[in-house]
Amino acid sequence: MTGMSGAAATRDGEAPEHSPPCSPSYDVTGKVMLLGDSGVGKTCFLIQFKDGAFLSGTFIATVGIDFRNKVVTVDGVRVKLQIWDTAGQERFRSVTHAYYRDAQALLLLYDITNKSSFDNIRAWLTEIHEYAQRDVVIMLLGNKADVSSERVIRSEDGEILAREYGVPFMETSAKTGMNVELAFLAIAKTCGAKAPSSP
Ligand SMILES: Nc1nc2c(ncn2[C@@H]2O[C@H](COP(=O)(O)OP(=O)(O)OP(=O)(O)O)[C@@H](O)[C@H]2O)c(=O)[nH]1
Repeated sequence: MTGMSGAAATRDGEAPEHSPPCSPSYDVTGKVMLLGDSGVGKTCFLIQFKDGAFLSGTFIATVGIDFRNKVVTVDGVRVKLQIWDTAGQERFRSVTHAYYRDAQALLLLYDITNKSSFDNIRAWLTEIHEYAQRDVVIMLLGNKADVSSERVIRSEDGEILAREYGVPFMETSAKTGMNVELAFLAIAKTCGAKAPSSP
C-alpha cells in the first residue's frame, strides 16, 4: 500500500542514504527490505512498526519503492533501521532489484490466507540469491495471522519451508501488531552485531 515516487524519495526529513547528522542519535545503521507478493501486507507491517497503527480500508499498491527510518536499541546498541518497502507487483521488479545489493536483512512475507503468495516464496528466494549479498539475513514471515477463519497455509508449512532454506520463521499480524516488533528487533540485533560501529 501507499504509493509514492519511483526511487530515492525522502521521508521523515531524512535522506535515504547515510547523511551524517551533527549529533548522531544512533550507533549503527541497518538496511532492511520488505519483500513478498503484492497485498501480503508489507506496507501495513512497516506502518505498524513505525507508527503503531493499522491502515485498513482500500488497498493501494506500492509504486516502486518507499522507505522509513526507525531507531531501536538492542543490547545497548542504537540501531537505525532504514526500512525499504518494495512494490510486490511484478512490473516493479527491475526497480527493486537495484536495492537488494545494499540490504543487510530481508523480511520476506507471505499471506497465510493466500496460497499463491506462499507458493511464490521459492521464487522470491531465488531472486534474493541472485541479487542480494551472499551473507544477507533473511526472515520468513507468515502475515495476516489474525484472519484465522480464512487461513489456507498452516503454521507448520511455514516452518517446514523456513527450515528447508535455513531461515528463521514466525507468523505475524500487521493488524494486531503480533510479532511485528519482535521481527524487527531480531533483524536489528543482527545488524547491530554486523555493521561497522560508525553511523
Ligand atoms: N487482516 C489483516 N489485513 C492485513 C494485514 N496486513 C495487511 N492487511 C491488508 O492487506 C491489504 C494489503 O496490504 P498492504 O500492506 O498494502 O500490502 P503490500 O504487501 O504492501 O502490497 P504492495 O504494495 O502491492 O506490494 C490491505 O487491505 C491491508 O489492510 C494483517 O496483518 N491482517
